[in-house]
Amino acid sequence: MCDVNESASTSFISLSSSEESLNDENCDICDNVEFFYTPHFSNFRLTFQPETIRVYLRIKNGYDLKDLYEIEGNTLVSKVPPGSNFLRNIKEGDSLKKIHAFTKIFEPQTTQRDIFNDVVKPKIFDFINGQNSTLLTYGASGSGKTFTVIGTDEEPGIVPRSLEYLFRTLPQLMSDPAAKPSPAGNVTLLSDSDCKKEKLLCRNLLNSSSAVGDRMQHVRIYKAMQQRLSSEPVAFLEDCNDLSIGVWISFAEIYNEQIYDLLRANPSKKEQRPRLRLGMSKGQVYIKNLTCVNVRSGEEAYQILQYGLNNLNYAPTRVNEHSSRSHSIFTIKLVQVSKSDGGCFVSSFNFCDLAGSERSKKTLNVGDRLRESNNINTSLLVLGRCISAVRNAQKAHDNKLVPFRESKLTQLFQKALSGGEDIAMIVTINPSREMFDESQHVLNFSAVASEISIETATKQKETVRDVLKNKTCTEEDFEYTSEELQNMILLLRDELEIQRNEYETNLKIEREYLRKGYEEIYQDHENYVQERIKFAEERVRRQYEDEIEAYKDKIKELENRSEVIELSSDEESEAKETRRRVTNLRRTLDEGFGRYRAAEEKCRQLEIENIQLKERIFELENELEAFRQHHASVISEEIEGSETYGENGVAFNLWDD
Ligand SMILES: Nc1ncnc2c1ncn2[C@@H]1O[C@H](COP(=O)(O)OP(=O)(O)OP(=O)(O)O)[C@@H](O)[C@H]1O
Repeated sequence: MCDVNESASTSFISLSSSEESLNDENCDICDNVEFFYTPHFSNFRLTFQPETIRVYLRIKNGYDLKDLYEIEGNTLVSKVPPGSNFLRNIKEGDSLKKIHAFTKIFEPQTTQRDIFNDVVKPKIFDFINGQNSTLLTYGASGSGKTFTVIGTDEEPGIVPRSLEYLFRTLPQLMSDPAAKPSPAGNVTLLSDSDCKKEKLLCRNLLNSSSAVGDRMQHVRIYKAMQQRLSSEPVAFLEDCNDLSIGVWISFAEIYNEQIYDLLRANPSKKEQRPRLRLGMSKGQVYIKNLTCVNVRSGEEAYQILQYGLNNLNYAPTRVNEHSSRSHSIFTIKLVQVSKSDGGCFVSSFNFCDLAGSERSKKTLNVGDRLRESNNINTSLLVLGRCISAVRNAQKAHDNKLVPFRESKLTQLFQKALSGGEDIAMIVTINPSREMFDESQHVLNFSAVASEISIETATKQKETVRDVLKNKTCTEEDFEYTSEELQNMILLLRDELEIQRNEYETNLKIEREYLRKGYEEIYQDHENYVQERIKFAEERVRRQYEDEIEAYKDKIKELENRSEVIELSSDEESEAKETRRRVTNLRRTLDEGFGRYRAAEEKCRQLEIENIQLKERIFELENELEAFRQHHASVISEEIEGSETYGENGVAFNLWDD
């Protein structure tokens, strides 16, 4: 059944005989020798393999597991610790253990090589056989998603390993590709001048990659990896002289719900990065106008990957100093054209490194980071809702609406997420106590995902003649069915709606940010003023403290002195006597003063009485005068009336003496 390449086998066996290197990850030699036979490309199968989404768990290295987790085969048992939010949902009598099953659990010590061999390698054969595959990494921020997908220089992740594996497996590639895949999933045959353009595009990117980083360093790193992987067994493809195979790569990111091309040079600071839109063709959603570069070696592909990574949005947060702020999608496309019968097909392999879910309380994000964080969490929430809706719909055998359109990510992977295409997930957790609650969310998500059934079918080949017919058509010129057009309208509407929502959300976030900013400024100012007051109080206090102290000393001194005085009895009796005399004098003075006051009062009263009496006298004098005058006039009238009023007849006056 197995057709084995003799020379490869010999060289491998001789290498694997080195005992020393058997357990050495750097040497990447396995004692379990496997050789794979890939069926001839022309024997395309059309088989349906119903199964559920494969969900792998990778536990981050460097933490002690045993207090919180136990691994029993492919099952993870989590022991809910005191203080966990999950305790709230656990009723009395319920177990404090949570159990999650996986396709496979990769323990902390698992190497990058193990992950690649177990998860990716089998998919690469299906990929070569024409199957589309998507691999998602899902987990909280800092749990090891990017480490798994990209890895480090010393420990390359699944993408660099896949590139190397693919180029080692594929036969000698033609220097000029025969056809180019379009983002919509079709192919366009390439003329000589088209080929030149494609080569130029690749060369430009390679040259630009030297401008943004040390190109030679990337080459060195890749060559070192190549060296380490050179003893790894690869599949042998038989009898493929008839085929023209081309490898194409693209790299996109979804940042703040906008799609960007990572293989396009970033514009100057003033200009905005062009945003890409989603399109739909034959029920498949794709990114319009996404750059697709033809690469002829793993080394070239790796340099272009690095170019894209350089354009990716990273930022430090409290939980990860190099945190991906976007979902990134690295795609390898394989275009196979049969020279004899014109048969051709395209298969694609998406490696999607999702941005990490994060709680702003933990990350302490503000401003841009908070906005990114909200967008990341929203799209992951939509992903979770879609997955759960698909699972429920599959269980109930109904066609309930799944909210794929609520985020770019779910729109793009709609087909795979609804079970129409091969998809697998690597969920990553950080097993520390601090991240327990986040890890439980991730594990619950993976439990739902693992229940989704997928039906994969390898494609039937198209014929080059069909392609040739469409040779002059551009992607935009396709004749769309009315259903496709309606879907496109829906997509555009959704995009508009999403943008509107995003705008409103951003506005809200900005407002909230500004409000918080002002509050902070106000609080800062308030604190500043309070501090100034305290400072001033302190200064005054200090200033008077000396004076107060001086007074205290004075008082003490006086007290001491009074004590001294008390000690002298003569002086004391003299003082007493003086005090007594003073008291008496004061009393006498007070009495005298009282008497003086009383006398003064009496005087004042007498003065008043005197004035009143004077007035009375004056009145009486007036009355007397009046009476006198009246009386005088009466007498004179009487004298005048009788000559003789006296006996002797002599007139007299009463008032005369
Ligand atoms: N299994 C592991 N072994 C050793 N180091 C690891 C492992 N997983 C992650 N790391 C290290 O932990 C740090 C954070 O990992 P990584 O950047 O992959 O997290 P992430 O999940 O992609 O986070 P984010 O969502 O914020 O981008 C990195 O320095 C990485 O090298």
